[in-house]
Amino acid sequence: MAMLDFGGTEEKVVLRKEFPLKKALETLKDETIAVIGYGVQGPGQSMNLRDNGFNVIVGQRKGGASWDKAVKDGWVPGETLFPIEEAAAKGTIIQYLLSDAAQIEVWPKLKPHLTPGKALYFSHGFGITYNDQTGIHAPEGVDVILVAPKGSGTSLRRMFVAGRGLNSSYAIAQDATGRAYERVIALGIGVGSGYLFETDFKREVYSDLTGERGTLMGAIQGIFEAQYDVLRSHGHTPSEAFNETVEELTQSLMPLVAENGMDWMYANCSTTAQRGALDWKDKFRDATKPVFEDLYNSVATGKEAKRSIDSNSQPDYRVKLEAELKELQDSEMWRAGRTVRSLRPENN
Ligand SMILES: NC(=O)c1ccc[n+]([C@@H]2O[C@H](COP(=O)([O-])OP(=O)(O)OC[C@H]3O[C@@H](n4cnc5c(N)ncnc54)[C@H](O)[C@@H]3O)[C@@H](O)[C@H]2O)c1
Ligand SMILES: CC(C)(O)[C@@H](O)C(=O)O
Ligand SMILES: [Mg+2]
Ligand SMILES: [Mg+2]
Repeated sequence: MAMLDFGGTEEKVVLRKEFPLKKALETLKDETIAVIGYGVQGPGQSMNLRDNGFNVIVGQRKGGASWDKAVKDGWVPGETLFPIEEAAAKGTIIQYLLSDAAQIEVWPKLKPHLTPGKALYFSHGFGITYNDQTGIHAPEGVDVILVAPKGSGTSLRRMFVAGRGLNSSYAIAQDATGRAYERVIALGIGVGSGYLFETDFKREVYSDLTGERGTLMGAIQGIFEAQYDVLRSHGHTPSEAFNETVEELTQSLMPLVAENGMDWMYANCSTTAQRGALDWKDKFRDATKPVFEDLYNSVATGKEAKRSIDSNSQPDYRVKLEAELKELQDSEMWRAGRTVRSLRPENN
């Protein structure tokens, strides 16, 4: 564990070189890791663990698209791929990677398999933090741990394959065996994390729900829409509006931010752009900060959790979700985006 300076605040983090893969493998050599759920995180985490040499099995509802995907990814029915309860019975570490709503539904069937000495692992603080709504109360004899990759399971896998790593947070809610720390860090390394930073279940879910509703997904689409619509309403073409709103950001400027920070990206733009961006950033901050405060409050009071649980438990949830996503897909901005992407030289 290292204490590092993050912009003036000292934080406890775990680096790969402090807890190398060899140590992680040694720590978990007698464990069977049962990854329950093969949606987005399930494939990323289970395949990274498998490729890293851990003893992994997958538990997934039989007969659906996710089961078929698992078979395609090399999991063998009856050997390394089982129905959920069978995998949970075999696992000494149970990685609960069903969707947050499905975790509630399946919990009564999973709980009997959480016998003393096992570990219950989450990638989200949701189920435990909002247990007044989820009903997820872990039995006393099990470790309750969390590794939350800070990104999509798709990126977790892609970055692992490319020899990179996605940063993750880790937390321990219950240390029944005295081994919770070594177990959680070994798993964090095993799933392909970059560095690991400490959190607790509540802070993880509050920050995660805020981030995805905010700058990572919700706010970014909202700002894209606002700027695109203003440009279009003033007579700019879709090509111009899309390039000036999205394409330039993802293809030119964000890679510079990723590489060396916002200051460096600013330094590589014109003095005209620098002046304008420095003048306008405070206006955008002040306009959006009350919205972020509202959002955080909605997360902290459990309103967002309730909305997510309620909407996910509607029988027509999938149909409605697909209709909303289709609306996004069919919007002029993202239709224009498809044409723009097809014109990238590497796609020709
Ligand atoms: N999606 C991500 O990349 C991501 C990133 C970080 C953390 N997380 C967290 O990881 C966990 C898993 O999320 P996900 O996005 O991979 O889940 P998901 O929505 O992709 O679903 C995972 C699995 O749940 C199964 N499932 C759904 N309803 C079910 C039911 N009623 N009974 C049995 N199985 C059912 C599906 O078949 C699927 O295989 C969640 O806690 C989530 O918050 C996800
Ligand atoms: C990938 C995200 C947005 O970070 C994750 O939190 C999720 O819920 O899918
Ligand atoms: Mg999330
Ligand atoms: Mg997240």
